[in-house]
Amino acid sequence: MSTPHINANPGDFAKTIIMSGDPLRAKLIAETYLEDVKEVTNVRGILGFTGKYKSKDISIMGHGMGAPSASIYFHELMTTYGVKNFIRVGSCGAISDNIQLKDLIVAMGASTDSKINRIRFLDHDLAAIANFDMLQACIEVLKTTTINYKVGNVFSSDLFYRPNENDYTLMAKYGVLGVEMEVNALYALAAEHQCRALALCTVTDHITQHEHLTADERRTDLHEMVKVALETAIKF
Ligand SMILES: O=P(O)(O)O[C@H]1O[C@H](CO)[C@@H](O)[C@H]1O
Ligand SMILES: O=c1cc[nH]c(=O)[nH]1
Repeated sequence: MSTPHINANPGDFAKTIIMSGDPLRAKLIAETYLEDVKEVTNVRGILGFTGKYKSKDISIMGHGMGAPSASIYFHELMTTYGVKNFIRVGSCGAISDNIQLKDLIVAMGASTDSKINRIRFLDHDLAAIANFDMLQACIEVLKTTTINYKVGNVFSSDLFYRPNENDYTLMAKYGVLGVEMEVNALYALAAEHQCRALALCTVTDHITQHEHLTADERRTDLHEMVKVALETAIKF
């Protein structure tokens, strides 16, 4: 059994998965932190791995950029492979002055300019929210670290390059902490399929202060977030 986008065998995935847009970030995480690691899928270069972290089975996989791509992987993992617990480790852009490059944002909920959750939810506005138990477990982990983190709303955008920069002023006024592209989809699919989901995002761009990490740093400078995700993951 495989799906159009995942060529893993039944049982290849753990119940708990850590995912990022970049499949090479997934590979780096798997090779750095997992023992007995095995590549379980590679369709279209979207790599997935399963191994052990502190004796617990954990999978790591890419999901591509944007909600349409990511939704394909979330859906197939939830419906065909029985994955139940999802933690996204992403990058994001900050839009307010009290958040700095490399800070960590824990996405309690996701606002969006995307219509995908309205397609899913009778054209109504779904409150796309994190699983409370996972959020709470993650905060307990974070309290044992020195990481600068903030918990709140992210904005999942269909556009990486937004034509009107004034939009960010309004988002900041409403308390949006960071802008990324997939959490709205992850939280809605988790609700639909009775899964747990949580997203962490490291600030790789300060959009309004015009500061950016390089492409390489977006893969290699996210270890603090990854360690928090792994320590949270093994509690489920
Ligand atoms: O770093 P990842 O996980 O890919 O997440 C963010 O980075 C990508 C854009 O550069 C989008 O996928 C966005 O959500
Ligand atoms: O979606 C994203 C991801 C990283 N940085 C951004 O500015 N936007």
